[in-house]
Amino acid sequence: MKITKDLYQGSLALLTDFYQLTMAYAYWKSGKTEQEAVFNLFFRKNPFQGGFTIAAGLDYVIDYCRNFKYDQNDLDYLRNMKGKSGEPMFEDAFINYLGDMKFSCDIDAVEEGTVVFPNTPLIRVKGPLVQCQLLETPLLNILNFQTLIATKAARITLAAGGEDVLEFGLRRAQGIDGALAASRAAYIGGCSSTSNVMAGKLFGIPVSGTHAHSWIMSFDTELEAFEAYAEAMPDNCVFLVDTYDTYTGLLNAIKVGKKLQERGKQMVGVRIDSGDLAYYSNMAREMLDSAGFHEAKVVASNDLDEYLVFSLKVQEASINVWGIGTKLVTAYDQPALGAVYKLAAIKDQQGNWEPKLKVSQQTIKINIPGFQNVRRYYRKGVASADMIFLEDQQNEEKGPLIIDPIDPTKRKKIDIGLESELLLKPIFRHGEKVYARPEIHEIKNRTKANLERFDKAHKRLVNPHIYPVGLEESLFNLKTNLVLKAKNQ
Ligand SMILES: Nc1ncnc2c1ncn2[C@@H]1O[C@H](COP(=O)(O)OP(=O)(O)OP(=O)(O)O)[C@@H](O)[C@H]1O
Ligand SMILES: O=P(O)(O)OC[C@H]1O[C@H](OP(=O)(O)OP(=O)(O)O)[C@H](O)[C@@H]1O
Ligand SMILES: O=C(O)c1cccnc1
Repeated sequence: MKITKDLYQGSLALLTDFYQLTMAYAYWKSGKTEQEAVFNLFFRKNPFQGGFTIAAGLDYVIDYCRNFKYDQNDLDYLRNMKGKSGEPMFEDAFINYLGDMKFSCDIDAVEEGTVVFPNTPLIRVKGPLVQCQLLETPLLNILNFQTLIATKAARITLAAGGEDVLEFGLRRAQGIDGALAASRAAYIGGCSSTSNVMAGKLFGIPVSGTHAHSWIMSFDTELEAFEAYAEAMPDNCVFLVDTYDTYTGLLNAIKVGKKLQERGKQMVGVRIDSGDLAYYSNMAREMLDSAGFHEAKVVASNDLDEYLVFSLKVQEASINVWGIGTKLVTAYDQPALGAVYKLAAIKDQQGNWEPKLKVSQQTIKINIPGFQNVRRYYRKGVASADMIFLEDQQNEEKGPLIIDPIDPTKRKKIDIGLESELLLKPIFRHGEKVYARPEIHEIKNRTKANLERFDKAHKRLVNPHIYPVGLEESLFNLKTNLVLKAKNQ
């Protein structure tokens, strides 16, 4: 098996659930492929029982859509698929139709690094029904994971209070692509660097690292190991001090640090990877300070997550840099975001948009119909509410009322004249990219700047205050009427 040499340069058109193709075929047989439709991608609950989510993955989606083309191999594979009767699954004319298909959708999306909330569209896809449908699985695959990891990274970096968080997850990540996507999303969410060198190369993320216990163990003594490392890497000395005994390790690090100073070099710091991280980091700080190494950092690692970082802060641990792997890149306590992609409207024969609704026994699962956008309102620079509205019914002047999509008794009147912005930005028009893809550093800065515009009550780790998101009144009425109509059918 070959691994795609350059990410997304080969065709990934078949990276989809088979049912998308069976539906595509049936749409084609029913003459519905070109009927215009709108789908929204959204999630229903912030991950990690948190109060916010960080959107990530759009850049992959852009790549995916630009390369959305069935190549000859894909078509041959589909041509050879057989049904139960042994007959070809798909008619040749349909395979040719797929071969000729050219991506032509309009896509609007929330930019990466934006703080987002349940029920608001992260991506809106408008175009021929068949294309919108075929994009469902890859879009969910990409956005669910990267959004989840960016959110986890944001929670961890918030807990770290602006101190550096190094992402160390490659060895524990969900395979090769999972690791790469996780490193990218972790950087967007707030990590300062990755240990994953390939992610560094592919995405332009800073790469950093210390050394492992094996390095120390390969020498007769720890001191020799530190000395040899300092010889080889005089500008990158973070000594791992806990291989045998952390106190002795610190004494050895200080000895070698002094030798480095004699050569005009500075020891960057020490890393502690076991034991009581509060106790040993405080011991390290005291010893380093007494020896005059006030600038030396104390790096901690070992199964950390946002809750342990928070706890270590409360314990007044002297940790300045956090190395975090497994629990970050696997989103350990919630392994999937659960975003969905739903048909919101379809154009009828007369060219009128018909809003679409999926009724469910569970109110939370009823989608929001119609051609929507989202407006975020700010009061004195602080985000105060998001309004989901029908794009052709902008209700600015009146000072709209927003109504909670799940509990209609929760309502909020938006004051006239508040600062606001539209969250869905144009990405593709008629299949052509109209969006300038930002650099990854710009995206990371957006996350930070966005988070700063939210009250800290929404950002706390446990039982956060719920940020208000609601339907503009006419959208609420549309939804309610459609639900009532569907229930009477
Ligand atoms: N002061 C502390 N408060 C809360 N949790 C801590 C503190 N110090 C360490 N921890 C966490 O407790 C767990 C300790 O795990 P464990 O007992 O397996 O570590 P151990 O001492 O590391 O050694 P090893 O990794 O070598 O097995 C880790 O998740 C670590 O991050
Ligand atoms: O704990 P994580 O958040 O995943 O961070 C990465 C871990 O990976 C390395 O050790 P590894 O786990 O390979 O071995 P060790 O725990 O036995 O040192 C490193 O020393 C960290 O402990
Ligand atoms: O550079 C490090 O210290 C590192 C890298 C990966 C995993 N654990 C530690």
